[in-house]
Amino acid sequence: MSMSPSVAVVGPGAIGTTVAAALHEVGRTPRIYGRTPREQLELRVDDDRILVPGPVQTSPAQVDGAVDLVFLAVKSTQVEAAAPWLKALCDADTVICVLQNGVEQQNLVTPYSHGARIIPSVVWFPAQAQPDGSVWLRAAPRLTLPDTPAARVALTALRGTRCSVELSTDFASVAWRKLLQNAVAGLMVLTGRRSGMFARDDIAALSLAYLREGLEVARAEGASLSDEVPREIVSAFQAFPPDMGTSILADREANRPLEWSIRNGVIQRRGRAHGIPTPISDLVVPLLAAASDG
Ligand SMILES: NC(=O)C1=CN([C@@H]2O[C@H](COP(=O)(O)OP(=O)(O)OC[C@H]3O[C@@H](n4cnc5c(N)ncnc54)[C@H](OP(=O)(O)O)[C@@H]3O)[C@@H](O)[C@H]2O)C=CC1
Ligand SMILES: CC(C)(CO)C(=O)C(=O)O
Repeated sequence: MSMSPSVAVVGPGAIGTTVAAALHEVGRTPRIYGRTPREQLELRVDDDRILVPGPVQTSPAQVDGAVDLVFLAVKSTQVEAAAPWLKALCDADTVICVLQNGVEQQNLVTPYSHGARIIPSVVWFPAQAQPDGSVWLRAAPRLTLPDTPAARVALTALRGTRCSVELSTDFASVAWRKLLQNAVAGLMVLTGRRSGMFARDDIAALSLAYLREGLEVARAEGASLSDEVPREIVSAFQAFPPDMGTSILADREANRPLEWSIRNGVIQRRGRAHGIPTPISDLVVPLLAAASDG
């Protein structure tokens, strides 16, 4: 790999725009590939706006060869449709850093990877696509990656940018902790409400019970997480601004397909595989699936 890796962002939505802007700010403007044509990307951070020059290319035929690093930031429901981008951008020397929620990124992307190495990630920061196409970044961007040689390619690309990167030697535990946060955030879809709803005692109690169910599955999957995690996650939602949403709620509000399978279904699926009863998932998952597919 050259000193300055060639970098592509596929899926310049809320998360993709944030990473593209972080790279652009330090002079490492990535190539940008998406579905909706745009002349530039725009990230709102506090009172600042970062403009990332495009255009966003929308045809894989426009790609002129494999790159060193792809940040794949389409939704998990959009991976198959994004496969032609990976075909055009990847070879055995490419690293694909999957900027998605869930604990199944490796399995989901491998069929389309063309020999590239895949790094899953935990994306910690909230970002919201706005009606005018800009993205509102609502916290400092931060990623956790597994501590592997491939992850160092992404770490190097993002070094010195506003997007901080941590490497974890126990990535499964970190990823499952974030998964539990995402699972409980899914309850916002069922109420149509934002983080303010976690101030209710009944919602806090339901969330704790759901998180304890998920914690048992996470531990069966090898995650090392303390008994305090459910309470910590509920407390975090209670401390968020009451209008803080979640990407799955944004999708529901826009009537788009939901990432219910990778955020909530996975607890039920893996629970069944381990013989762990998941009564709350058994209620939540069909409701989310129906909210997604009608
Ligand atoms: N937003 C957030 O705060 C967080 C999101 N995440 C996770 O990050 C991942 C990305 O989420 P987010 O950024 O919110 O999603 P967005 O929907 O905002 O972004 C997805 C982007 O992918 C584009 N896209 C869709 N299909 C294709 C395709 N076939 N080829 C190329 N581009 C395509 C979309 O285009 P178009 O503009 O046409 O829709 C859009 O620009 C998800 O897994 C989410 O769960 C994790 C943490 C926080
Ligand atoms: C904002 C955050 C971090 C928490 O739910 C998220 O993962 C999402 O919106 O998908």
